[in-house]
Amino acid sequence: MTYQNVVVLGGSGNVGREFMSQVMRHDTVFSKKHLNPTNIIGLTDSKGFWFNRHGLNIQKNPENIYKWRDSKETFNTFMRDLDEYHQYDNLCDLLKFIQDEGMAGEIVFVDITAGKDDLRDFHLKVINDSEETIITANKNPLSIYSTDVFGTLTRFRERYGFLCTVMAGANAVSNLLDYYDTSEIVKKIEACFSGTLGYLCAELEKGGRSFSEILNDAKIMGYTEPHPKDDLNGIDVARKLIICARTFGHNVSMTDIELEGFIDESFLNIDDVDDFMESVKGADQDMKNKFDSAKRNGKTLRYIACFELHENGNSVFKVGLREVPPDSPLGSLKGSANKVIVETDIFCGDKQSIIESPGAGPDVTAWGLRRELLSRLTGRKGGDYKLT
Ligand SMILES: NC(=O)C1=CN([C@@H]2O[C@H](COP(=O)(O)OP(=O)(O)OC[C@H]3O[C@@H](n4cnc5c(N)ncnc54)[C@H](O)[C@@H]3O)[C@@H](O)[C@H]2O)C=CC1
Ligand SMILES: N[C@@H](CC=O)C(=O)O
Repeated sequence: MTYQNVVVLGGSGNVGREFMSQVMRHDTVFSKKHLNPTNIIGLTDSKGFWFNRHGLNIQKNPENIYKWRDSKETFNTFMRDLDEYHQYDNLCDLLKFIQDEGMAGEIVFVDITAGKDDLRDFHLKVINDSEETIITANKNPLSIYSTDVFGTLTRFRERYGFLCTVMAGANAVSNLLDYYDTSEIVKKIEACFSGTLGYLCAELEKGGRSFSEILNDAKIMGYTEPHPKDDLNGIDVARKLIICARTFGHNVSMTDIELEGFIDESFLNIDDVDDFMESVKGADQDMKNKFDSAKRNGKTLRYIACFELHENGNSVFKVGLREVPPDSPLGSLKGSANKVIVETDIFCGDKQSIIESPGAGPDVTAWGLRRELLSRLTGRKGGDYKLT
């Protein structure tokens, strides 16, 4: 039997633990469903990694999942005694380690960190200097650096999966790649790309609860970024718009985007997450006023990413809060739902392409990562469509 050997980067985080638990329930050798069962052989945090070339021992006891899934501390306690932990100076040491273990060319790295420069360097090294594969939910390497970095990372599509960077549970990225491949020019995009901000808008529209209470809920449900300011300053949505636009061929960077945060800038400079969550209470009244005012105009508010290609070839990128009719395609979104409306030459007027799906949450994101992982298997079992 050939295994799909996986190293999970950031495996003890919120999405990471859910990913581990889903894999252990459905995709390992126990499931008997796959010709190439998933075998998690490594797991990293920001200081080091657990490694076992035969598979991490935590996978042997799926009945313990419910003891560690909901807490990073308990998870780390579980992991502590099961397999050997190696500290690293640099994440790239991991590649050398895998080569020394004789496993070069056999690994899929799943990046579920929110890392920046160190993860960019790691992704580049994997793509340029190894034969391994990466599947990423981390948007930073593809969005906050130059379009050249994006181009280098995505040049071997079979070795670089990034469907989960935009609307984690949906086919938004693959649809845009199809437009690129078929030379179908994308002329316009309008999208709600944030589960957190979508949930905030839908709940504020109902009235009754304050902005900060709803934000706290979104954080508990795992919709927010590790630091929720990265949702509220609009950067997370801007990163997704950049990934989309680069996917269909635009050379675009953060400075090309007209970006308006969800709340006033004065709240967005606090690095400590708990202090930040306390300080945003100061935005409660302002957010209530904005939604009340929209309602008086017969409208509601949605946080919208927009791209438009003008006749003269110029393109415009905007991200911000906009008043829209409550019964419009974006105004009618509920909960954490995401939606992207794309116009091309063929797909326009009443033939616009519309994708709606949940776009945030550990369960949805972990499922999206597993789907992408399984879609890359060389031998997939078919013909046995039984519920298991
Ligand atoms: N929460 C969601 O709904 C979605 C999240 N994502 C992305 O998934 C990533 C993880 O999100 P969460 O699990 O919510 O965050 P988290 O903060 O709970 O987990 C991140 C984990 O990465 C580890 N880590 C941080 N820096 C690292 C480094 N340099 N090397 C190795 N490990 C490192 C941390 O120790 C932590 O365990 C983020 O990039 C986020 O944008 C993407 C789609 C949806
Ligand atoms: N914080 C993000 C998570 C997914 O990308 C969101 O709320 O959409």
